This record gives sequence, structure tokens and C-alpha cells, in this order.
Amino acid sequence: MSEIPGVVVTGVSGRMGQMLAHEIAASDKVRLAGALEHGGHDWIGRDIGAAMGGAETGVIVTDDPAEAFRGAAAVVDFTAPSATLAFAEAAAAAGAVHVIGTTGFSDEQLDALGRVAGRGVQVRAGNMSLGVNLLVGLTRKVAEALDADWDVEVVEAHHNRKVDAPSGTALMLGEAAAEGRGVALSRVADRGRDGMTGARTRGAIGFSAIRGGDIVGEHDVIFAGEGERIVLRHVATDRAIFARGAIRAALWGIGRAPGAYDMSDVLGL
Ligand SMILES: NC(=O)C1=CN([C@@H]2O[C@H](COP(=O)(O)OP(=O)(O)OC[C@H]3O[C@@H](n4cnc5c(N)ncnc54)[C@H](OP(=O)(O)O)[C@@H]3O)[C@@H](O)[C@H]2O)C=CC1
Ligand SMILES: O=C(O)C1=N[C@H](C(=O)O)C[C@H](O)C1
Repeated sequence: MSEIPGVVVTGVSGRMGQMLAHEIAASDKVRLAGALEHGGHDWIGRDIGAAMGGAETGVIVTDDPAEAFRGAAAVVDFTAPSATLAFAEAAAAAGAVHVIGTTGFSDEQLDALGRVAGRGVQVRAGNMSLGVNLLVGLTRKVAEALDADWDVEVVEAHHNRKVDAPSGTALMLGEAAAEGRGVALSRVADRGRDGMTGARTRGAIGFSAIRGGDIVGEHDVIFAGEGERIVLRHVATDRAIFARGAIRAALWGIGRAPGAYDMSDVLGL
């Protein structure tokens, strides 16, 4: 019988890190093989189960990626762009699948990640949930069917600790709308209205971000026409949906050829 694949969680004290550690512990398909935090974090050297306020697991939190990734089948990473770039190199060197949930990358950082994908398996998505990835397909389809008389607006809402905007999900949805219209998002995105902006540009894809309280993640894609409006909506109420998607991506990536994949590959959409 083959061994259950070992998965390392980076940023393990974070909102997603802790959710991942719980979901992996509850899974019979993967096991927690390592837990990582940055140098100086007060969880370093502690058992991850105890640090999270539960029973000991035998997995000690470390700040050394090379040590944590050695022998692991996958690394699940929901941290910050600069940390994820370093983890990409370390995961490729260790031969581990790198599942990237981190958002907020610059174009240069995405190029750098792409270069590492020549040497390792990366599965990256701004949203790992089944619902959002279905919504991406719906958005593309609706955008294909409508012309630029229909104004596209992506509105997202998140908790007050989120540091990047627009959200990774909003950008996925904007990309899908742009693809449906056959245009490059970079040419039509309208990402920050304030003051005397002038009238809306025909064909623009607009983005708005709400930040408040403990909102897990909500996304609307609005197609606003003359006399009618279509609203496609996803509401996340539990971060477990992202963690389960990430575990599914980790299992899917094992044994694949090096390259950059996303959740549509994992889910077969
Ligand atoms: N793709 C998806 O489905 C989803 C993506 N996300 C994205 O995941 C990311 C994390 O979100 P969230 O969990 O809410 O954020 P948190 O701030 O709660 O967690 C991030 C964690 O990463 C740690 N960290 C930062 N730098 C390093 C490093 N160099 N080495 C190790 N750990 C590090 C942080 O430590 P410290 O706090 O000490 O800085 C923190 O514990 C964001 O980019 C978010 O947008 C979130 C949910 C779903
Ligand atoms: O930071 C978050 O919380 C989330 N981030 C992702 C994003 O940027 O879209 C996914 C989800 O919406 C939660």
C-alpha cells in the first residue's frame, strides 16, 4: 500500500494556515508533514497542534523551508507574494508540488513564479473554491454573449485584515470577462475611481473593493445594460472551502510534469 502523501503548510499561524492544518488533520487522503512560519515567530519550535490550542501532533513549527519541504509531496502556501516566491524555489528544489493560494502579486513577481514553474509543479489560483471556479466559467460565457453596451463591474468584499485589492478572485473574474470579450484585461481595467472621473469608458471592466469586519469573501460580477442587469454572485461563508480546494490541488499535482496549472485544470472545468 502506498504511503499517504505528506503536505507542508506555510504561514501556518495565519487564518488560512490554521484552517489548512485542521483540514489536513481531518483528511484521510493527506497527512501534515510540516509547518512553517517566518523567522522570529513565537510558534517556531512549538508543536503545531498545541500552538493552535489543541492536542500535540508531533509536527514542530520551523522557519527553515528546505528542512520542512524535504520528502514532502506538496507545499500548500497561503502567505504573502515575496514569501511565496522564495517558497517556489524551495518547493521546486525539493520536488514538491507547490499549491499557491497567495494573492497580490505584481506582474514582475508573476513572471518570476512562471520561470520557476519550468522546474516544478505549481498550482496557483486566487480562489481555490469550486463555486468561484464555476463562476469564472459562467462569467466568461455571459461576457461572450454580450457586447460592450453591457458595462461589466466586479465588486468584492472582504474582512478588514486583507492587504491586497482588487482581490485575487476579482482579478480572475475580470480576466474571464475580458477573455469572453476577446480583449486584454490590462487594456480595459478601471481600478480606482475617485473625484471627477468623467463618464464611464465604453468597454471598461471596473473593480470596487469593500473592506470590513469578518467578511470571508464575496464577489459580484455585474453586467449592467439599458433597462436590465445581470448579477453573478459568489458568497464564501467558511474558509474551509479554500482549504479543501487546496488539498484537492495538492493531490492532483502529485506526479504531474513541471508547469503552471490552475484550479480549472484540477477541477476539469
Ligand atoms: N486562493 C484562495 O483560495 C485564497 C487566498 N487567500 C490568500 O492567502 C493569503 C493569506 O491569507 P490569510 O491567511 O488571510 O492571511 P494571514 O495574514 O492570516 O496569514 C498569512 C500568514 O503567512 C505568514 N507569513 C508571512 N510571511 C511569511 C514567510 N516569509 N514565511 C512564513 N510565513 C509567512 C504570516 O505571518 P505574520 O502574520 O507574522 O506576518 C501569516 O501567519 C492572502 O494572500 C490571501 O489573499 C486567502 C484565502 C483564500
Ligand atoms: O484574503 C482573503 O481572505 C481572500 N483572498 C482571496 C482573494 O484575494 O480573492 C480569496 C478569498 O476571497 C479570500
